[in-house]
Amino acid sequence: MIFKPLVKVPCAILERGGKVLAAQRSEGGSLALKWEFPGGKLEEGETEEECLRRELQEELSVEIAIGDRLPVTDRDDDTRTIRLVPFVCSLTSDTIVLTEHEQILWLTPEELPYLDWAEADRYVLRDYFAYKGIDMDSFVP
Ligand SMILES: Nc1nc2c([nH]c(=O)n2[C@H]2C[C@H](O)[C@@H](COP(=O)(O)OP(=O)(O)OP(=O)(O)O)O2)c(=O)[nH]1
Repeated sequence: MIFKPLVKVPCAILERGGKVLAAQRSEGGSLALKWEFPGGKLEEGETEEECLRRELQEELSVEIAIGDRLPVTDRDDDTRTIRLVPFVCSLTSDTIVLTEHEQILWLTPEELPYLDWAEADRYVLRDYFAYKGIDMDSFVP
């Protein structure tokens, strides 16, 4: 078996007024124009929560309250295993300023599956629906 480095990526499922924030990755980089939850790679010496606060400040210029940690999802590419670590979060600051993403949308849970998500996020969505007690199969075609 080939050993691949494990890269932890804390990400935020930001809730506000019954909606959830989805963010579209920019055109240039990896997973271009795919939708994701804001967050990013854990740096040396950081806790998952510290990483999440730093990334949300860098990417959206917001402060957050961090709630429940959902199950992790692993995705292998050629060189590494990406481990998504989702946290249910809320905003504690008002204004969002995008610095990296193409766009963001606030969507109801039912609308979320219709975006073109990064592959691993399909599993994150499923776990989030289970957490909310929403039956995904009742509305996803
Ligand atoms: N933040 C975030 N990253 C995700 C999600 N789903 C998913 O596959 N990823 C991947 C994309 C990136 O490869 C990695 C997060 O790294 P990053 O946010 O620092 O993005 P990046 O473009 O600098 O990363 P890279 O692929 O160029 O190394 O995890 C998600 O929902 N949120």
